[in-house]
Order: sequence, then C-alpha cells, then structure tokens
Amino acid sequence: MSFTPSPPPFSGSQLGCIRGGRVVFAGLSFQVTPGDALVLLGPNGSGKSSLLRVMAGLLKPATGRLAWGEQAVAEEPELHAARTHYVGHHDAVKPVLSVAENLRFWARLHEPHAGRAAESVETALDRFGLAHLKDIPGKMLSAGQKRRTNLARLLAAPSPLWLLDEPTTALDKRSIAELERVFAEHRGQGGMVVLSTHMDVALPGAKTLHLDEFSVEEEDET
Ligand SMILES: Nc1ncnc2c1ncn2[C@@H]1O[C@H](COP(=O)(O)OP(=O)(O)OP(=O)(O)O)[C@@H](O)[C@H]1O
Repeated sequence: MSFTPSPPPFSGSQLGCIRGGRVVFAGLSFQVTPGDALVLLGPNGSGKSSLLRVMAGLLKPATGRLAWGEQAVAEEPELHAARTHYVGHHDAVKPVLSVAENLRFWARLHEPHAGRAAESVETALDRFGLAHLKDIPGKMLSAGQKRRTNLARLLAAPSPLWLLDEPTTALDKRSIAELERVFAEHRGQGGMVVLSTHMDVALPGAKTLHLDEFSVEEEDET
C-alpha cells in the first residue's frame, strides 16, 4: 500500500508554546515531507510532548502556524485528526475491550470498509506479536503488551502522519526492532513519522530537532 495521492509536506512556522504560564519554546519551525522521519530531542521538560500535542492539534500554539501543504491545519481540525495518528504517554487501550476489539474500534474510525478494516487488524495483530493475546481484555495486559496494542493501531488504521511520544517505552528489544521495520515501511510508502525519544531508534536519514535550542531564558525576578 502507498498513500495516493502522495501527502503534501507537513510544516510548522514560528511556533510558540506556553504551558502553566511559562514559555516552553518559541520561534520553532519544521518541515516533514513524504518518507521523512523527524526525531525530537531534548532534556526533560524541553517541550517534546508539548510540540507533538501541538502537531496533533490537541494543544493550540501560542504563536505560529501549522500547515498541511498550503492549508492551515487550524482551518480543518477534523481532516487533520483523520490523517494523523497521535500516540502519547497515556495508553488509549480500552480496559474492557479485548486487544482485537480495541484494534477493530480504531480501524473502523479510519476505514469505513469493514473487509479492509478486518484485514488491517489481522496484519496489526501479527506484526506487533499480539495474535495470541487478541481475546485478552486491555486491563489484563502488561505495560509492554499495552504499548504494543496502542502502537498496533498505526497499522490497524492507516494514516500518513504518525506523531509518537517516546514510542519505545516499555518495549522489549524484539518489539523495538519490529517497530523500526514498521517505520521503514511506512516511510517507504510515503508516510511521515515524528517521534520523541531518549533512546536510540534506528531511523535512517531522519532529521532531528533539538527542543532546547528553542527554549526561552526566563528573567530572574530577584
Ligand atoms: N498539563 C500541563 N500543564 C502545565 N504545564 C505543563 C503541562 N504539561 C507539561 N507542562 C510543562 O511544559 C513543559 C514541557 O513539558 P513536556 O512534557 O512537553 O516536555 P518533554 O520534553 O516532553 O519532557 P520529558 O522528556 O520529561 O517527557 C514543562 O515545563 C512542563 O512542566
């Protein structure tokens, strides 16, 4: 599968973010084009999660503009949500639904065709090593299994733009290697990956963005 037509560049210009009355970053610009990966780096509190939430349309930037091609993201929030997978720190796995039911739920949100959705769910279960857990309710999963279920929606419901906050947290080595292959395939199909991490993740040719370069020194009031 590849994204047809090829998605336009996703970009941000002069973005600023204020949280809890503090400027987290200012003057930040980026661009990702089909096949790109962008890795957000920086110490704790530098704003990686905040930027991902801004990119996902979940947090309004204090300044600046996000665009999908020429189109302002703020003008088409529903379309932006439909073309984006945001996987944050909090697992979105519903505790009473089984692994397969969780994936079916996400698949049907993005794919109205039941047959295609079911096929994607099978692929996602298989690739993320979840087939043997498919009937287990979300509440009975380990941290790593929950994380894999959460990430499996990337394949259960295809979307061109993936925004992932420390996606390797709680994953074992084998799952990280599989996730790296999934990233490579997504990029090969014209998809885009933006992720934050404190670990090495194999993303050949990825761009990097150091959030601490956009921090704003606060005046000392004493
Ligand atoms: N819900 C919130 N309300 C107010 N301030 C917040 C909120 N969430 C985060 N912040 C603040 O925003 C700043 C950036 O936090 P953010 O979580 O984006 O950083 P991060 O680079 O992702 O950190 P980490 O590496 O620890 O995950 C921090 O100063 C933090 O205290």
